[in-house]
Amino acid sequence: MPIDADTAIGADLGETTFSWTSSDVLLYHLALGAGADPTDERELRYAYERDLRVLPSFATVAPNLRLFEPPAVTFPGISIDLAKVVHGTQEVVLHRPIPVEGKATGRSRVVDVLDKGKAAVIVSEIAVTSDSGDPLWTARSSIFARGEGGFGGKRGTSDRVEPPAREPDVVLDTPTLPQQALLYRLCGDRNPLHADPDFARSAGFDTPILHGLCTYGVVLKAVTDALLDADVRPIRSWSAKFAGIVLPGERLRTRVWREEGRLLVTTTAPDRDEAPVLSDAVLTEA
Ligand SMILES: CCCCCCC[C@@H](O)CC(=O)SCCNC(=O)CCNC(=O)[C@H](O)C(C)(C)COP(=O)(O)OP(=O)(O)OC[C@H]1O[C@@H](n2cnc3c(N)ncnc32)[C@H](O)[C@@H]1OP(=O)(O)O
Repeated sequence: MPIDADTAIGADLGETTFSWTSSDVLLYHLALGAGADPTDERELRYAYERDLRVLPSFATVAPNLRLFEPPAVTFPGISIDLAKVVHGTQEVVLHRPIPVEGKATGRSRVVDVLDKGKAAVIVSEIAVTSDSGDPLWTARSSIFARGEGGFGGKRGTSDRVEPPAREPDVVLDTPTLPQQALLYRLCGDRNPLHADPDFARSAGFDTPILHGLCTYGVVLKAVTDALLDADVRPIRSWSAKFAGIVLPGERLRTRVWREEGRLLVTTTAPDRDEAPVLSDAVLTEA
């Protein structure tokens, strides 16, 4: 079905109410590789309930924790085969720190639908408030639907965040586990692209690839640990573009440039000729 952008853009996707416990937060952090050194007090802030702190990227899984089916790419005016879709970009803006347990309501809408010729980019947003009515976070995502462009929509602008020309202030190498995607899917993203070799091949990949949002969390944690002394509390927002795939088990190399009030970040796969993984990534502090 061709995309009907007039119907899709601005469509109200309704409200969902969801809740989470400290167990969900612990599982999420473990699925990002937290706790690899259980003797490190700083790791225990992610992996043990005493002094538990919630990584802001938990916002991306909290509404979906109890989903057990693959996601459907259907919005008003849009219906796309899941095998054609990859995650394009992600932004989370926190309005206050995420509590270790809670109940919240998210209201979602389609923000924009862009026609890139060879692909469509669908941008959606969820605004989340606590059950006492306080704004908790706003998360904006885009998905890149290969072969779905050409529907006559606008192309949109490309606002790039280029890192400075100087050498990065910090370079971080972070491992991922071969079973990382199999763990991460338990946080509510059961897309078979990340687990099923046949589905991955049908989507044009040699093997299952890692969830973009897993990389998003792994890199946020690595940057938080190295530059914010493993303290999530100052983080106000984290945004990134998924510039290339990650294979579960491969190393990630993250370069960080400090700027006033923000960190600029890029991530590559050093064992695949520094293939880009994340670009345009920015962490801002409150
Ligand atoms: C409702 C629920 C739905 C389910 C959601 C899915 C949930 C998850 O399970 C799915 C996943 O996690 S998939 C894994 C994570 N994502 C990825 O691995 C994608 C990695 N990126 C790529 O492969 C390429 O960059 C690629 C393929 C994205 C683009 O590469 P190219 O085709 O070479 O594109 P390029 O020629 O560079 O650019 C064309 C135009 O598109 C814009 N663009 C590029 N990358 C983008 C991206 N990542 N996000 C958004 N837009 C992007 C470019 O800016 C360009 O537009 P313009 O010419 O106007 O500047």
